[in-house]
Amino acid sequence: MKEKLSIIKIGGNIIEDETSLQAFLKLFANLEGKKILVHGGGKRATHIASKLGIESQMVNGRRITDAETLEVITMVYGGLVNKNVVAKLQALNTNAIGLTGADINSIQSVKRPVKDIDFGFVGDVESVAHDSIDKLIQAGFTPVFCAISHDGNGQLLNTNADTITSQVAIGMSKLYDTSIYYCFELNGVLEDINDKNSVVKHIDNSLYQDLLAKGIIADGMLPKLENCFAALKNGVSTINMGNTEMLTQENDNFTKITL
Ligand SMILES: Nc1ncnc2c1ncn2[C@@H]1O[C@H](COP(=O)(O)OP(=O)(O)O)[C@@H](O)[C@H]1O
Ligand SMILES: CC(=O)N[C@@H](CCC(=O)OP(=O)(O)O)C(=O)O
Repeated sequence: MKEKLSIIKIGGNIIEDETSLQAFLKLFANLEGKKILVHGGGKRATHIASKLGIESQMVNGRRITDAETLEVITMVYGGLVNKNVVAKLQALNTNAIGLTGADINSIQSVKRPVKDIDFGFVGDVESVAHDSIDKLIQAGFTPVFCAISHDGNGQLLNTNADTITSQVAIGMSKLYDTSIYYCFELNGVLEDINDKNSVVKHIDNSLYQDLLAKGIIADGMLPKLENCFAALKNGVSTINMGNTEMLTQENDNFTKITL
């Protein structure tokens, strides 16, 4: 039997709220077993871009990334957010190492081909160096990934943090029994976005199609669920989605995704 590995993702709203972030990092630091953290930071990037007079444009939950925007996201995800998260984890006695996909060649991607929309410098993940990432884990380090990959030819590419999460989990599932926890500010996937208690506790592929058709799944939830099904079809064992309290095991009010 393979050893367990947890891949946990936190989104922009948690990162923006110092209290939520600190509470999450404490839970993460205390989590038993081998683990990887992936963080977003889309909200902070939008905020800092706007201060620089750069307008942000999202299509289907993904950022149109021109050359200027790529500079901003590199500074915000790879620098500001990643290094602060790593420093806070160090303060909690977790020996974290912050990474983009270029570091140790961990995540290679290709620039998304232009079809109806030109996303600019956005990468679709092609390969994850699971053996190299495992060397860090085996050495006792906790990898902390931001939402940046590279193309192997010197180009950094913006890559949705939910995609980084599912692709790293798929890669690591060659070595481990992997579970993904998508932590965000809501209690899970909601039947009614205005009712925080309307958590859909279990989503399988057929309910997913139904929720999509009804327009219940929108915005940032689109890439999240798309990534969940890709991960489950490619070796990931379990996926849960909800607020950070779901890591405590005392809370069962979250969404479980299965095929
Ligand atoms: N049915 C739904 N249930 C929950 N959230 C939804 C739903 N449909 C759309 N969303 C939106 O998806 C967002 C989560 O995606 P995203 O913004 O990418 O989160 P994060 O970056 O925090 O991980 C929620 O804040 C919510 O606005
Ligand atoms: C291509 C693309 O959309 N990249 C995302 C990466 C950050 C992210 O995913 O952050 P959250 O998890 O906080 O939303 C973006 O720039 O917004």
